[in-house]
Amino acid sequence: MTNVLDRIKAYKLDEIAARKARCPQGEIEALARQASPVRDFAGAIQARIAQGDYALIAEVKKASPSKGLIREDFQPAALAAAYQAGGATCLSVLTDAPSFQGHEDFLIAARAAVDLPVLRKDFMYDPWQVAEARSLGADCILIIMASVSDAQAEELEAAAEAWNMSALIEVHDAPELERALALRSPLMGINNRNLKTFETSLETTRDLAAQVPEDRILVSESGMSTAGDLATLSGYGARAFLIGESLMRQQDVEVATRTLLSNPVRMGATT
Ligand SMILES: O=C(O)c1ccccc1NCC(=O)[C@H](O)[C@H](O)COP(=O)(O)O
Repeated sequence: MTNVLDRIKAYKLDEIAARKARCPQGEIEALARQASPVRDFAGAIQARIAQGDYALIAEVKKASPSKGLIREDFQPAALAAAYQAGGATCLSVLTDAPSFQGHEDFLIAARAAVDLPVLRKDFMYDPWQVAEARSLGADCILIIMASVSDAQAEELEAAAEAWNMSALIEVHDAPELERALALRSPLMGINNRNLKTFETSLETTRDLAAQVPEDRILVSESGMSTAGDLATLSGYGARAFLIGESLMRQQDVEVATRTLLSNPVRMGATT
């Protein structure tokens, strides 16, 4: 029986083939070379954590397969600016249209409104997509271990490195984490949501955190809504957080972002 991730992969592979036919590798690389300079995504997260603060990757997310439409009044540039003003370290922008009502233009508009590094949140299978992401201005790509082979993951990571981009490696269980640790990226995302069933539990981060080596940055993803959630996850070792829906549902996104980040558990703090 197919699951959501399989269905997304099937249409994404068709989408990639159609896009490559319209714009072959050489052309997309030429466009990527003309893009605005890369902003250091992993470096921004490392710097924020080094200050003793939480690093928030704030997601610009209109809709999702699990929740349908999340935000009706959806203006990517204004949302990006609100996230930056509220203290986000980086942005994540969904560009997948069929399942998330996303669009490449949302990434372009959001990135132009801020000076934060931006993750292209999409389903990646082909190095062509990495060049495409860079041509849009993206600074980071996502590699979902549940949806790619080891060889594909290595190829995507190498493509990101070749464009000086960061790669967020995403896992949901111990076997995926073990495979992910063969990659070089410092950004290790633990998705609290099972993308095949939508079941979401912060205990996923708790259960896997001990297996993430000290030299990787543990990014907890999905299902968080309060400063208490961040404190709990921080207790498990997470210092970076990828959050979309709960912030997208707030009327004042800037205030909600600031409130969420208001009580970091400061590493090394004595009081
Ligand atoms: O969000 C979904 O329903 C979803 C379904 C299938 C594949 C991916 C999906 N989401 C991608 C994400 O990982 C989240 O957008 C991201 O971690 C933020 O999660 P949240 O804060 O719960 O919106």
